[in-house]
Amino acid sequence: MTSSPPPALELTALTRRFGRLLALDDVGLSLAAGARHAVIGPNGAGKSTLLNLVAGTDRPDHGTVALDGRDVTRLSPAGRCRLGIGRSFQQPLAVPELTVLENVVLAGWPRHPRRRGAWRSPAKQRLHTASARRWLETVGLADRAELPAGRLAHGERRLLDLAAALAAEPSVLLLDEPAAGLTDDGVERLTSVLDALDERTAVVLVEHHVEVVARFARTVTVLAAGRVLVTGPARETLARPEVRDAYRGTGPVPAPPSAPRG
Ligand SMILES: Nc1ncnc2c1ncn2[C@@H]1O[C@H](COP(=O)(O)OP(=O)(O)OP(=O)(O)O)[C@@H](O)[C@H]1O
Repeated sequence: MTSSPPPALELTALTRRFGRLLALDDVGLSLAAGARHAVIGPNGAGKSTLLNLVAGTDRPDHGTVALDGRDVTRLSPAGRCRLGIGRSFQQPLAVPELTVLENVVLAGWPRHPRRRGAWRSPAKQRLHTASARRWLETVGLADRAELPAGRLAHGERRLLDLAAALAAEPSVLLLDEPAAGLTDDGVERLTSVLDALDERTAVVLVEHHVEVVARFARTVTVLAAGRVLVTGPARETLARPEVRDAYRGTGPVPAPPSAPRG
């Protein structure tokens, strides 16, 4: 009898306090390989905190993070990155003095042990650089490759951040508001990139841009005041009135469900 594979990402009872503030309260989530999942909610709901706990840049007070069935709660961000967690940030992290291309080359390094000797091998360097150029083409920045990253406009830096996250070829990709600050063209470019992501990659998208969420996500978790209000299929969940109110921050924060989520 074949057993089903473990979830690509499984969060169990994640809880994070900042002093007296309960930023995340008993949050659970299970995503299979290839998931297209959005986490939405008003400002301060705990979305970035959740991504930080998954990426390992912050630690939970309680609860666990598992990647492909392996508990990674105590692993460093670099260790999780090597196991396949990749992310983009709300504030792009590119090194401004390096070129756009160099930033993507560097970002693609950690997950590829076979590339470790590449600095000493011109042939490997060429392959790795060609791969970085392809990621820049994917996000529409090929013509900026030789510019210092610090000279990019804000929206371009966000796309560079996305290319850098993709270059590591993650199995679980965390995207923190990738549409923020993008022009309409940038949003269009972003949605095409999201549509073309590797179908095996599980993606967690935190995003306020509701059209981007509606087009991309198959499932959605709504967070409100650190608690899961609902997790469900995207279309039905986004249409629920209490979700719309919580999302806009106009309605009362509803009580979390008492029954276990399906
Ligand atoms: N390092 C920290 N120290 C103290 N409080 C924090 C810290 N990080 C986050 N918080 C608080 O935790 C709560 C959740 O913050 P978080 O950034 O996760 O929300 P968010 O849903 O991502 O909001 P936004 O949509 O504005 O980015 C907020 O009240 C925030 O002020």
